[in-house]
Amino acid sequence: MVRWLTAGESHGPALVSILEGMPAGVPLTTSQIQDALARRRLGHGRGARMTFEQDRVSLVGGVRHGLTLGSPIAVQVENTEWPKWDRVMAADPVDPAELEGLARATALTRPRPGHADLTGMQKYGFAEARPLLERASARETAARVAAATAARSLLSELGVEIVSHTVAFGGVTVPDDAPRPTPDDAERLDADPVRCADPETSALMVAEVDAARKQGETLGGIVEVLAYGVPIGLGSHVHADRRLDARIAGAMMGIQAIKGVEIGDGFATAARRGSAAHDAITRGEDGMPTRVTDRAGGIEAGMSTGQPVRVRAAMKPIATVPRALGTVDVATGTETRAHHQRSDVAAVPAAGVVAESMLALVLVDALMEKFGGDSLAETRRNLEAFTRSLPVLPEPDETTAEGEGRHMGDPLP
Ligand SMILES: Cc1cc2nc3c(=O)[nH]c(=O)nc-3n(C[C@H](O)[C@H](O)[C@H](O)COP(=O)(O)O)c2cc1C
Ligand SMILES: C=C(O[C@@H]1CC(C(=O)O)=C[C@@H](OP(=O)(O)O)[C@H]1O)C(=O)O
Repeated sequence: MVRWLTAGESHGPALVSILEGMPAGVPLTTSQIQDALARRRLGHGRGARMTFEQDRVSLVGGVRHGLTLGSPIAVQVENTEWPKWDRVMAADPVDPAELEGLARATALTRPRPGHADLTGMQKYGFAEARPLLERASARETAARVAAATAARSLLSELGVEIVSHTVAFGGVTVPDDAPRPTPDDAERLDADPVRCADPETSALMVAEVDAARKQGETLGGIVEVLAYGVPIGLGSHVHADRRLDARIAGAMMGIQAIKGVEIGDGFATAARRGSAAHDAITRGEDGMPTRVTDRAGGIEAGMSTGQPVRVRAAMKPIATVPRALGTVDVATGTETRAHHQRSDVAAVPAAGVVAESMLALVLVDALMEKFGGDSLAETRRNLEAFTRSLPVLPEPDETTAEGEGRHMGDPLP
């Protein structure tokens, strides 16, 4: 089992993540993590904080001389904003006199709709929103991306590559017939201001973000994540919580502001006839069974088919709307406008990068479950042995009535 945890608040001293269950011998360096974190800060529509804050990374466990040790991998991502917050977010008790006159210390009693603010105050018994919004902030996704860098490195060693792109931003959508990006497009996508694969649509998306900003509005959108080279047989049909699709959907929904997930053609298949909704099986040139289409998004009955895994996640518009939404002041009971602090107009491109990380974490967990191994070499051996054992279809014209050649389910040679 590969498991992970993060801790830390948006304006605390640092975020930390621990990833446990990775084999030894996987390449991992501080600069790999730094590069991954830089990608998460990308995208037209991000707020001021992205420009002046840096993610300062230290690898504090589980790695030696650029290779994982098989022990838990611990990463710390320092918030360079911390010195401005060291009184307001201090872990130890602070003399109230030290907070007097500090704007940052003002009690946030006008909860923002669409955030953790109000329900969190009710649930955890806080009189203001600060103790909620600090952890609810998607700043936390930096720690996930850091943890997932190790997962992606293992996947890459085993031939699995993940790429994501923005397919809808506000009301602008990429054409249905636009080609799907492959890992070769990754650099080009990161260079695009909205991480859209189609340059014409990208320009329209940028204009949509600019218009929203001018109107004091915020935007959401849809990202698509593709994993190429996923081996056959990750996940299982045998139980709900072993299904790969269920695990991926849960991971995507676990990203702040994601409100819908689809695997493959997902919701569109609901309107199709059965004959146009599935992927017919054919004999590939290499003699292996393959699919004619990829409507299922690389997963059938909770198991990876060997085709690219394709998942989309829908992000709601940023809830801290500059034209602040109606709320009540919980200190006075009066109707008012929600408090507003600097915020992103949209973070859809960043959500794509986070979604790549979540898919990597799920795939690595499922991969280690199936192939195991305490070192990269052992995991690779197990994967290769399984792949070699997959039966090639007999030549149709060589097949006799009894069926010659090796068949699905025959004992391994
Ligand atoms: C990468 C990323 C950046 C985000 N940036 C902001 C932001 O600047 N302002 C904001 O109000 N919400 C932002 N959000 C969304 C909120 O964190 C999220 O909507 C909020 O925690 C409420 O959770 P829920 O939408 O899952 O219900 C961001 C989400 C992601 C994934
Ligand atoms: C800091 C990041 O994103 C933040 C996500 C976020 C939110 O409400 O989710 C609100 C803003 O930050 P703050 O916590 O200062 O209100 C964003 O800047 C980051 O992604 O590194």
